[in-house]
Amino acid sequence: MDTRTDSTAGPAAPAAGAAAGDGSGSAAAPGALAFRYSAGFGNQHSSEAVPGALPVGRNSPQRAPLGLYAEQVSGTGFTEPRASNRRSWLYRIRPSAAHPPYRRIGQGTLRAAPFDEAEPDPNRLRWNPLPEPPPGTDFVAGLWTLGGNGDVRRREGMAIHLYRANSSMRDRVFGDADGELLIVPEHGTLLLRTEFGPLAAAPGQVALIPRGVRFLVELPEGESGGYVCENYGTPLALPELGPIGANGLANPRDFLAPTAAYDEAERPVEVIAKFCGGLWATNLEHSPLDVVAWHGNHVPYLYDLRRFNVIGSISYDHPDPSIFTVLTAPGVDFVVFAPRWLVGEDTFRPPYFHRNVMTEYMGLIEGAYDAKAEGFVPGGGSLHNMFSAHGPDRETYARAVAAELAPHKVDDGLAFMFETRWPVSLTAQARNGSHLQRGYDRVWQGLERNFRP
Ligand SMILES: O=C(O)Cc1cc(O)ccc1O
Ligand SMILES: [Fe+2]
Repeated sequence: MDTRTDSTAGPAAPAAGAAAGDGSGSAAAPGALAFRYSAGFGNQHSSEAVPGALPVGRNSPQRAPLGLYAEQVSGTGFTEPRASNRRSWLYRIRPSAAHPPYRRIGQGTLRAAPFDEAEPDPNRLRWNPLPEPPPGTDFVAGLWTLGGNGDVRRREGMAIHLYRANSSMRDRVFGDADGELLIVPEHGTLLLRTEFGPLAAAPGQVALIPRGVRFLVELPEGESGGYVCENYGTPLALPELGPIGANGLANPRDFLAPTAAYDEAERPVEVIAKFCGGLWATNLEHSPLDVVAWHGNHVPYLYDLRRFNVIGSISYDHPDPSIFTVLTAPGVDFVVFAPRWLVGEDTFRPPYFHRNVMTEYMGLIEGAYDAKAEGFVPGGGSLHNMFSAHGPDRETYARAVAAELAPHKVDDGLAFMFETRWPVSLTAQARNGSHLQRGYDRVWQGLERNFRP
């Protein structure tokens, strides 16, 4: 496993009083707003913000170093096989157990599975971007659920959320017991301050917060929006590579975990827990982001989609989109349509017409998507449910069958797909929202009979 550290420029400096870095690897450029990261997907990372804070040779010494409390966070069952077992040990100023009771709070536009507000619908659907939220909306308040499948209580299935937010979380910290959160920014960089340290996720990058890990979201660039896949089941992992070989697609070394940084300020902080679909809150007189050192593999991470090694056909035909899988879990795949060359001979090069057992939610981070000439816009999304017939729109079809098949680079956009094994049911707000495009079916009208026997 790769244990190097890596750093990339971020938009904002670490908070005052927070120490960053574990003393190894490359440092942030002076003046640049950067964080130090620890590279490698699934690694047993370790990090200490204060030298000596991480115990050596045991997880739970009689007295943890520097007067810290040792606490394990398990993301999988204790006896899960080694290859898929996820847990981390945290060395913190106060144990998480020291908190008053949680009380139920409102959850705005956030919903959870089972989704039964609207009858499952076989129609192809497409949405414009979410409208701007009222001033003072933070990331948690700005989560808006489109739909999903499965059941949070069985840790099965997934939810598709969008978010729009215009206010940083300062004294509110969030943790999701129901699943991991794959966050896909579309506009505005998110500064995620997690129990494991800070991550800066800009559009074009994705961030993953593991189940149960606490974090807050600052918006250094102001109003921000994007997409979230909440995976209720087995955590996302890198796909097997089979005949591709030992390298390719998303490379493990490009996944960056944070390094320890702690907030020791004493002030009132609201801790919000998402538990079996509901939001609950408790109040502390300090921040729960008080972890001084940690080690383990149940960690947040960042990945730059532009580092995806796109593999495709160099002879003929359009491969299935599974070739673009970044991360996969039983029932949920995350797929990116990154810039790539199309060189297929005697090939209809855009995505083909198709009907799948899988359900596809697609979003656009920037630019355009090669199967749709118009109407599929950044911040918007489309849902092609189980066996709904879809593919290139009329205009894309007409262009593709007439195109001269010279090598062509598709590099005018960055789209992604949350693909799921189970049909997606919508929330009422998604089914009835004013940003639902009426008449999406029309993009396939005018695909006339050309049959000339
Ligand atoms: O645009 C889509 O519908 C996604 C998609 C892309 C592709 O290249 C092949 C199949 C597919 O479902
Ligand atoms: Fe599709």
